[in-house]
Parts: sequence; structure tokens; C-alpha cells
Amino acid sequence: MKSIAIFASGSGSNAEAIVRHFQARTDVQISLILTNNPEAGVIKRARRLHIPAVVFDRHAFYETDRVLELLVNQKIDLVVLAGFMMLIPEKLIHAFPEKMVNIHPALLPRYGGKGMYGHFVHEAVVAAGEPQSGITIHFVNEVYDDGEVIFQATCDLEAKDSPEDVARKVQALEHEHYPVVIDRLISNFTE
Ligand SMILES: Nc1nc2c(c(=O)[nH]1)N[C@@H](CN(C=O)c1ccc(C(=O)N[C@@H](CCC(=O)O)C(=O)O)cc1)CN2
Ligand SMILES: NCC(=O)N[C@@H]1O[C@H](COP(=O)([O-])[O-])[C@@H](O)[C@H]1O
Repeated sequence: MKSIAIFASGSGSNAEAIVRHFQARTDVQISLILTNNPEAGVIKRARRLHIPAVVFDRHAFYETDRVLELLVNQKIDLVVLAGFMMLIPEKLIHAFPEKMVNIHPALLPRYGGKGMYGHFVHEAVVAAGEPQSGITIHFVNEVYDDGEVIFQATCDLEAKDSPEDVARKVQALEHEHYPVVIDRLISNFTE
């Protein structure tokens, strides 16, 4: 049985799409949902989906090994970031080489990096008058949105599209593709 841990800081719609994708499977399970935000909507989704949820604070995340120890003790095989808003520290990245992925709501390398998250991304895309946006799924390294790209998908934009319209189009791509890309990745894990 392969185990996945999902990190999220907000609503958790991607976390829910991933949980539902694997719900009927006996070879892969979503073992944990972790968040830094005690008000995150993902906590209610975890409760409804019967997935254990763990809330941690900045001190626990950056000054202790509690999160790393939890992932190791739970024998997590793949760490999935799904709208997680904090920089993953090196010790965590090094514990999961090529086994930590993130989804970014734009076509990296553009519109990425510090400060580029959530609505800020879609506002920048609209302000630039881009004809397309999309998603990037990538391995996580020490730098925001800098890891090796695993998958990208695009959506066409119209001049009249607002940042909210772009967000809707991009989230549809996220929910369609992230679970499938995760499935393909973890199904190829040998050990
Ligand atoms: N080491 C890594 N950590 C994280 C990565 C990564 O690639 N490497 N990806 C991010 C997710 N992300 C974009 O996909 C992202 C999230 C947040 C930020 C950001 O600027 N955050 C703010 C704080 C925001 C807040 O606390 O609400 C900041 O750092 O000032 C940029 C990109 C997850 N972690
Ligand atoms: N740079 C990171 C970033 O902006 N991530 C984005 O946060 C949203 C979380 O939505 P969700 O909580 O409904 O899954 C998603 O659109 C994800 O791409």
C-alpha cells in the first residue's frame, strides 16, 4: 500500500479531488492532510472525507522535526502540495527526493516565485493580457516553483476574462489533471 500526505493552506478543493480519485483504491491511500491554517476549509473537507487532519504552526514547521517525524512514522511515500502557502524547508525536501510535488496555477516559469499564489497569479496573467493560462505540476526543490516540471496543461483566455474567470478555468484543469498525474507518479514507485 502506497501512502500520500497532502499539504494545503486553504479551501482544499484539490485535496478533495485527490482523495476522491483514490477512494476506491486498495493500493494507494491518502493517509494525512496537513495544514498550517487552523481556519482552512480543507480541515472540514478532511473530516467529511474521513481523512486524519493535522494542524501545525510556524514554530513546529521550521523549528522542530515534528512534521518530518510524522511523515516518516506514517510511512508516507509521496508528499503532495495542493495550495500550501509556506516555503518547504530543506530538511523536508531532502527527506523526500523526487517524492514531493506541487501544483502551480500558471504556466511556469512565468508567474511563479515568492508572492505569486492564489488570486495574485491570475491578476498578473489578466494584467499581462495573456491569451492562455494553465497549470504546472512540478517536483519541489528549495526555491518556490523552481523544481523540474512534470506536467503542464493550458486553457485559452478571452479578453473579457476576469481573474475570477481565469481561476475557474485553471481550477478545472487542476481537478482534472492533478489526481491523474499523482496516480501515474506513485504507481511507478518501486520500493
Ligand atoms: N521549497 C518550496 N516550498 C514551496 C514550493 C516550492 O516550489 N518549493 N511551492 C509552494 C507553492 N507555491 C506556488 O505553487 C507558493 C506558495 C506561496 C508563495 C508565497 O509567496 N508565500 C508567501 C506567504 C503567503 C502566506 O503566508 O499566506 C511568502 O513566502 O511570503 C509562493 C509560492 C509551496 N511551498
Ligand atoms: N502558488 C501556489 C498556489 O497558488 N496554489 C494554488 O492555490 C489554489 C488552492 O486551491 P484549493 O485549496 O481549492 O485546492 C490552487 O489553485 C493552487 O494551484
